[in-house]
Amino acid sequence: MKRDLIFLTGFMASGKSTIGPILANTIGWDFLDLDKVIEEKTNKKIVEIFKEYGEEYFRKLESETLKELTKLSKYVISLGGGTIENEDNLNQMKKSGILVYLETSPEGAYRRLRFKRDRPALLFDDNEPTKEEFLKRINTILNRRLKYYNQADLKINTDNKPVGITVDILVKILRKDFHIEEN
Ligand SMILES: Nc1ncnc2c1ncn2[C@@H]1O[C@H](COP(=O)(O)OP(=O)(O)O)[C@@H](O)[C@H]1O
Ligand SMILES: O=C(O)C1=C[C@@H](OP(=O)(O)O)[C@@H](O)[C@H](O)C1
Ligand SMILES: [Mg+2]
Repeated sequence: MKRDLIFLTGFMASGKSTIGPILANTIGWDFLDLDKVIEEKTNKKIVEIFKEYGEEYFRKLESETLKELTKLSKYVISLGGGTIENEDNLNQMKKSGILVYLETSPEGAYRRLRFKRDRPALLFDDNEPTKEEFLKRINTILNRRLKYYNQADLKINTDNKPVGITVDILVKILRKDFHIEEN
């Protein structure tokens, strides 16, 4: 079974878009960020797509784009936090690559997201949510998605780990257990 793609999944701000390019560079593979590919394709920011066309349209675009990317070889692909919450996407990725779950706690995600306003799923009407409101939203979405994230081939917690350490640990596991060769 073709497994020469590595997909990074995990909640918003788990570090997929940050770690992805560094991991790719370390193993000598190429890198793509699914959100960035969608933004380039539409010439719109994710937030604009949600606002102008709605989440259903975004999810359809996300699945179509993912399907195109699964034809590639020797790429690290950073997903969006919700990509895996679609059975077709999940099955497509299981067939074509290795799924890596970057795990974060709700508190860890909150610390990285509290000042960000670029994720539609975490926008609030009054734009100034309390920590409790923010954490409640994070927990609701995260708890719904755990059954998908936990189907990944491997999991690493990124809460209190510098990016470089996470990459080192990932490379060791990918080489030893998944026989990923340096390109
Ligand atoms: N290991 C880490 N430690 C501290 N901050 C991190 C770590 N990984 C990512 N971040 C920060 O968290 C934010 C979200 O990271 P990002 O890579 O965009 O996450 P994702 O793509 O999973 O949503 C960014 O500001 C990034 O600098
Ligand atoms: O979790 C989600 O539903 C989403 C996560 C985002 O990606 P990041 O996880 O890289 O922020 C982006 O795909 C969109 O805002 C939807
Ligand atoms: Mg990202």
